[in-house]
Amino acid sequence: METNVLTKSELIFSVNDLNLWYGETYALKNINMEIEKNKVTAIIGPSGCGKSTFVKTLNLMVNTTPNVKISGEIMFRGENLITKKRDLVDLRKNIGMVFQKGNPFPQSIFDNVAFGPKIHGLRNKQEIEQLVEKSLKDVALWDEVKDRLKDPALGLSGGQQQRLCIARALATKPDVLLMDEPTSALDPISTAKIEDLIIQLKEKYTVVIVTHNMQQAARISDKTAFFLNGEVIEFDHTDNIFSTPNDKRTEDYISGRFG
Ligand SMILES: Nc1ncnc2c1ncn2[C@@H]1O[C@H](COP(=O)(O)OP(=O)(O)OP(=O)(O)O)[C@@H](O)[C@H]1O
Repeated sequence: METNVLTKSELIFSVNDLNLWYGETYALKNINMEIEKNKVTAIIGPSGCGKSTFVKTLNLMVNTTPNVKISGEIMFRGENLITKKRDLVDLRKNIGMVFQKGNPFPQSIFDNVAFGPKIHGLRNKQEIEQLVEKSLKDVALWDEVKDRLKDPALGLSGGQQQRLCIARALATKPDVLLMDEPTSALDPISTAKIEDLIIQLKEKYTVVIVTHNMQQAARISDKTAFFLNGEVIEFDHTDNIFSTPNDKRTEDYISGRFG
């Protein structure tokens, strides 16, 4: 278990007694987790255990689902996201999200990345161009697309589309990037590129990633949370989870005995 006591400045989220119900379905049960800044936190666990629900709760995306009830605390920048009425557009600027399948808008490569900054009021053409270039460089896509920025984003390969979506999320300069199985639809080479990228991104951002791929969690994350039936069974340094898990259920899962 965690031996160092973390100071508040090293935490980006402090999740306390978080519960979530979809109607009668009790999907998140008394979750307590402290998510550190500039680290990669992996969420693992079998299908239906609440991984996606958890990350979608961190940016309140889950609130759009009918009949959702949430209790507890998600402390972010000194406020409880659950009770504090916040502008959701502004919240999503700080907490970006990338999904399983890259979902670019049916617009040009340039316009996909420029979309967020424009929504948030950036008007200066030169600044927008610089931000688009920087975001595409951050995801190592610039060299591949710099001569065809006006081409449709949907003409890119799956791996390129996923990196474009990450660039789109980064263009609003978020603190946190939530990723829900970002490589599960990609080939091994594109997956390796995204994994390298995630490791680099943590210099500037905090990453929370849901993955079914345990080798991926082991390769790229600093901390890993094992979810089962809506509960966090174990949350620890990734090395400990994969070498000396405390709980038999974690051990069974990582050794492929279920899930
Ligand atoms: N919109 C919804 N309405 C009702 N129940 C839901 C909804 N979304 C998820 N659930 C239920 O909540 C539980 C957790 O689902 P969730 O999608 O978070 O799991 P998961 O671990 O991400 O699964 P997977 O690995 O298959 O994506 C499941 O029992 C699921 O059926």
